[in-house]
Amino acid sequence: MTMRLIRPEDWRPSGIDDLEPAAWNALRHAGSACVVAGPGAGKTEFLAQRADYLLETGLCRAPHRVLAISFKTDAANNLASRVRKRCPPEFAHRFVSVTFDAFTKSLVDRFLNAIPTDWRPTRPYEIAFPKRKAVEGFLTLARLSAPPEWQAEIAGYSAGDFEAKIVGSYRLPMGPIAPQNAAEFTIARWWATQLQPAQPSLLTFIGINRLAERLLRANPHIRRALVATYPFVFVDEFQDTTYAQYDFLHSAFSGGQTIITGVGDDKQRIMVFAGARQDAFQRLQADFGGARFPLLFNFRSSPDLVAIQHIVARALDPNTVPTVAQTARQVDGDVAQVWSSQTIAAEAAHLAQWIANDIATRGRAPRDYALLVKQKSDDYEHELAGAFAVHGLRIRNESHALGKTSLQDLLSDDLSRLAIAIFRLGATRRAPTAWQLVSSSVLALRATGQDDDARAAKVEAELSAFLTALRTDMAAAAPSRQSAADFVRRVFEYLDLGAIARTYAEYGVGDLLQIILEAFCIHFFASADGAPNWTACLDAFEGVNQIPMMTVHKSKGLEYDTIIFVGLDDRAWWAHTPGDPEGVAAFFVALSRAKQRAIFAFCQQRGNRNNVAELYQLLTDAGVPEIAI
Ligand SMILES: Nc1ncnc2c1ncn2[C@@H]1O[C@H](COP(=O)(O)OP(=O)(O)OP(=O)(O)O)[C@@H](O)[C@H]1O
Repeated sequence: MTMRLIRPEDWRPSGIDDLEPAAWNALRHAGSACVVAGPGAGKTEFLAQRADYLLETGLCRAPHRVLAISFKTDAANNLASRVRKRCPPEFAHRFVSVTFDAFTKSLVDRFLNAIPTDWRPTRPYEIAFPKRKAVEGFLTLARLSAPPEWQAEIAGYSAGDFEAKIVGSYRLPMGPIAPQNAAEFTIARWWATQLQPAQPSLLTFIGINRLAERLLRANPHIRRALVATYPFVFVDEFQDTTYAQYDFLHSAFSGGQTIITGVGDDKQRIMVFAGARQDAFQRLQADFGGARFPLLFNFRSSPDLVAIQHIVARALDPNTVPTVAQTARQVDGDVAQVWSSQTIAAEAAHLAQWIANDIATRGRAPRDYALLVKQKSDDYEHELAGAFAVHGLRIRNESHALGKTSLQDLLSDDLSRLAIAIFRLGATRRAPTAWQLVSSSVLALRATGQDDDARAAKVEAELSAFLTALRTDMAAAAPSRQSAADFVRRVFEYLDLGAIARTYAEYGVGDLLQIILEAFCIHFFASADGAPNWTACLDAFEGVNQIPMMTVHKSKGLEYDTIIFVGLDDRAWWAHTPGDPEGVAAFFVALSRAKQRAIFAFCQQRGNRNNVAELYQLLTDAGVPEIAI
């Protein structure tokens, strides 16, 4: 089908009134760009509009595509769905939104045989998530078996970022590594643990990234095809780009043909501990000629909160330019407060009472609030859940671990969403959005071509029959662990795990499918346990009407009417040393999730506030009052 193209000068944004002037300049810029913008500047919206602009004007003409790379699955999904809302389907299908890991993995999986033999993993391979202790053990053994002159250097490696920094920045040679120094010696041993002879390879995502990079260097024709397919590449949260990821981008897309748009905010750089580069934007400027476009609007937070954010922003970067709030204030009184309490019980009771009251008086939903913590969300959940239950409030702990993944990742996983949509259709007759998702997914799983109407009709008839039977049986069986297990088996058998692995690249190889299935079962069985009916079980699974709780790291990119940060004390911030920019950045990320109100809870029973005194000082400087509760 040929669609009419719009002349670039006639193009207008869709779904929003306008863009700020700097965003217009960045959107129209013909070369690579660094779009640096503070919280709430609409970076995701900007990328969606730029995709729409490139596709609808024909600047990115069929069969060329726009590739958007994000770090997290939910960010990739959000961007994809925003483009689908903004852009006609004829164009939107040439917008490819993936995570870094899914993208490099799909290259490795597709072209595994083109990886040089010394580095070629087995098919299938497994995915490893080494724990810190395991890395410590590895480093100790590596040091002991290293030549004496390299041992001191190896002793200096940190288990926290050894792989991200040292393995991640190392380019694999064509053949085996012949170690010339301590780093190469340790890297060679690390790879030996991933690619062991005569057993399935056990790869980390950093390892997969390195193999993808090696693959492209070894096979210029694959690289050429990639570059020809994607003349435009977007990278979200560019400030968090790791050594490996940057090196991959460089190998894949440098050379002048690809236009890269990196968006992000240096003040929200909180992944350095995990191996993010500190100079990602500078590299983009130097290696890709990226022009810098600072954005100045804040569409999220009220003017009073933006003023407080600016005080913290200045602590991170004295040259920060004030941003201009675009959203009006909706609450009376203070927009930010510090609440101090003596006991955890008193704090929990006050928080619960206050939220319940605020929901009632302002007519808000539990999802408008978020409980943010630095780490160990499970501990806080246990401490608060009882007091919240007294007011009929439930907490959805998104950072809660489910097997090898987290609740947040499970809830944003495509397969999990598909299975839940099927259960929704089993629990109620009317669920139009669920039906849409399920029917389109099942058609894809059964490999039904767009023009094959007869086959599509047959697949839909089978689906209807399956759902009718499921509905009858779910109506006859109350939710319990046992009945949930039976239905889960039935739904996944119907979906067909083999077809899932064939259809969706991310589940094709390795154990992601296993990880999601395990997490799904744990969470689904727990949600069924004691639920009065299946709708209640599904609501519990999805956390409908629950108050989200998560770590600051999981809150990146999200926004809530009111955020309550619990545990602003030395114990929770044990790794923070005064002056450490990463701690201040985490504080900034938390504060800037709030649209209308930010509350910081300090409880004496939890810890002191010496190391974090500077964070309180920033709040004091911003005029935030402290109130005893
Ligand atoms: N041009 C615009 N006009 C109106 N609203 C907008 C515009 N751009 C973004 N928004 C809205 O502003 C809010 C913040 O946008 P978004 O989440 O994309 O910000 P961000 O730059 O990614 O922020 P952060 O870095 O804090 O995650 C969203 O609710 C979004 O819908």
